[in-house]
This record gives sequence, structure tokens and C-alpha cells, in this order.
Amino acid sequence: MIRRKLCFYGAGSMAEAIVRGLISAGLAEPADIVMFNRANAARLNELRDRYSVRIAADDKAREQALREADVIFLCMKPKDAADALRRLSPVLRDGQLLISVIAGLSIAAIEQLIGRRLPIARTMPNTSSTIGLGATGISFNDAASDAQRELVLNMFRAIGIARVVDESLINAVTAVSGSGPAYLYYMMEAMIDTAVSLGLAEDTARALTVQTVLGAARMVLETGEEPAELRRKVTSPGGTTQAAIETFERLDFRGAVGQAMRRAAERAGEMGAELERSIT
Ligand SMILES: NC(=O)C1=CN([C@@H]2O[C@H](COP(=O)(O)OP(=O)(O)OC[C@H]3O[C@@H](n4cnc5c(N)ncnc54)[C@H](OP(=O)(O)O)[C@@H]3O)[C@@H](O)[C@H]2O)C=CC1
Ligand SMILES: O=C(O)[C@@H]1CCC=N1
Repeated sequence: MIRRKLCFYGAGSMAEAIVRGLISAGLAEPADIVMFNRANAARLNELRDRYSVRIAADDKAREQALREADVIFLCMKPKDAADALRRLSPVLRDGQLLISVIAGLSIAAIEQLIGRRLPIARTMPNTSSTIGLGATGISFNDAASDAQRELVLNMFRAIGIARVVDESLINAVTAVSGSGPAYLYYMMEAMIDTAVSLGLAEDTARALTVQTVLGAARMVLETGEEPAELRRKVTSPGGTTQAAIETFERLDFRGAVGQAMRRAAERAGEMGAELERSIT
């Protein structure tokens, strides 16, 4: 258990995933967590009722939550970050640790927006953190102490796996694990739709698809075998899997995945550049 005061500036999907993950892992007490958003009171009440966390519903309470926090999680959309961080600037105090989950926003841009040097962790988590199966990339600025680095790693390791990467690689992490759950949900949507069109009942199509994805991921983890080797074991020569994989190859599925992931990484860079232009 870490007895630190955690403030979530932004209370959307990613903030909820981290909060739920930290509480379920027993790493944080709901009473040590305060969350706020810009205007959506119904959403805040829902979060309070669901997790017993504290909420800050007006400007005075938001300012107090920020002042009292040991750790401030920056959880707003990139388009809202410049305005939100400028507002943060006058209430920050030495020793506070900032953890950003904002795609594209560089550490240098955060430092410029808050107008001072504080310990910062730029992270790229994913929504599977909700169930303790997140995958997070993290970079720190030089102001982060060893103890602060350890604290950040402990928090993200409590809700999944975490790897420290050079900041130049955070956009690559975004393309792999930040956006990655959506690629797999997309694949699952296509598999379920096709299964139904092949005649299976919707609930059977869904159950078989979900278990197949879960089983495949666990096979890679638990056998330690490479995905290519596990694929080979499923593919009987001249059989059904070979027919399917040949169809994927003809349609350049690998190329499509590559292009999509490169585009995601590039988009993270563009969002960062757009943000930087809006600062200067
Ligand atoms: N969703 C994901 O899978 C992932 C998201 N991220 C990053 O996480 C960040 C948040 O994404 P996500 O949770 O999906 O977004 P959401 O839209 O779900 O949540 C954004 C939150 O920010 C709040 N907000 C915006 N501006 C302000 C402000 N000035 N003051 C207070 N609160 C504010 C919003 O409040 P209100 O509703 O009142 O406007 C809302 O609660 C993004 O930067 C994204 O890049 C990173 C990894 C994965
Ligand atoms: O789509 C986005 O921009 C965010 C960042 C990674 C996942 N969701």
C-alpha cells in the first residue's frame, strides 16, 4: 500500500482504468484518491459511488486537491492539455510528482506549460490496467528521484507490466500497447461478425472468439514459445488454417498491421507537434 495523496486531473476512461486497477491491486486507498473533471458532475458522482474515491466538484475543491496531492495524474485529452496545464502552474509546489498519460505531449512541453521544473513521468498505459493486465511504457525527466521512479514503476506494475523506455520511443509504445487493445477488439468484432454469418448464434460466436484470443495470448505467455512457432503448430499442411493464412497473406494483412501501427506512431508525433505549436 502506498499512502500517497493521488489526484486525477481528468476523470475519463484512462483515469478510471488506473484508479480501479490501483484499488483492486490493494496499492491505493480510495480515501487517498481525489478525482475531478471539467464539467461532467454526473460522471464524477458515478466514480465516487463506484470506487468510494473523493471527488472535487468546484474550482475551490479542485485547487485544494491539486495543492494537497503528492502525485498528480494528468489524464485529459491532448487537445485540452495546454489549457489545463497552464491552470495547474500557479498551484504546484516543490516535491510534487506529475504523471502524464497524454499521448504525444513531451516532457519538455509539460515543463514549458507548468513553467517550472518538477519530477515528471511521461507514461503510455492502456485501458487493460483496469483488470491488472495493463502494459505501460514510462520515461522520466532528470528531476525524478530514484524513489519517485520506483513509486511510479510500483504503481504501474501493480496494474500490469511496465517498461522504462527512452522518451523518443514513447510514440512507438503508443502504437503497440496504448492503441493496441483497440486493434484486437477490432479483430474480435470481425471474427464475431463472420462467425454469425457462418451460422453460429451470437453468444456462441462471442464466447468462442473471446476464449480463442485469451487462450492464444496465454499460450504465448505460458509456453514461452514464439507466436510464429505456435502458429505453425495450428497449421496443418493443406488444412483449414493454411487456407485462412494464405488468404491473409494475399490481402497483405501483415502490411496492413504495419501501416496501421506506423500511422498510430506518426499520429502521436503529429499530436505532440500540434500541441507544441499551440504553446509557442
Ligand atoms: N483511452 C485510452 O485507451 C488511452 C488514453 N490515453 C491518454 O489518456 C488521456 C485521456 O484519455 P481518455 O481517458 O480516453 O479521455 P476521456 O475523454 O475519457 O477523459 C478526459 C477527461 O479529461 C477531463 N478534462 C479535460 N479538460 C479538463 C480540464 N481543463 N480540467 C479538468 N478536467 C479536464 C474531461 O472532463 P469533462 O468530461 O468534464 O470534459 C474528462 O474527464 C488522453 O490524453 C489519451 O491520449 C493513453 C493511453 C490509453
Ligand atoms: O487514441 C488515442 O489517441 C489514445 C492514445 C492511446 C490510446 N488511446
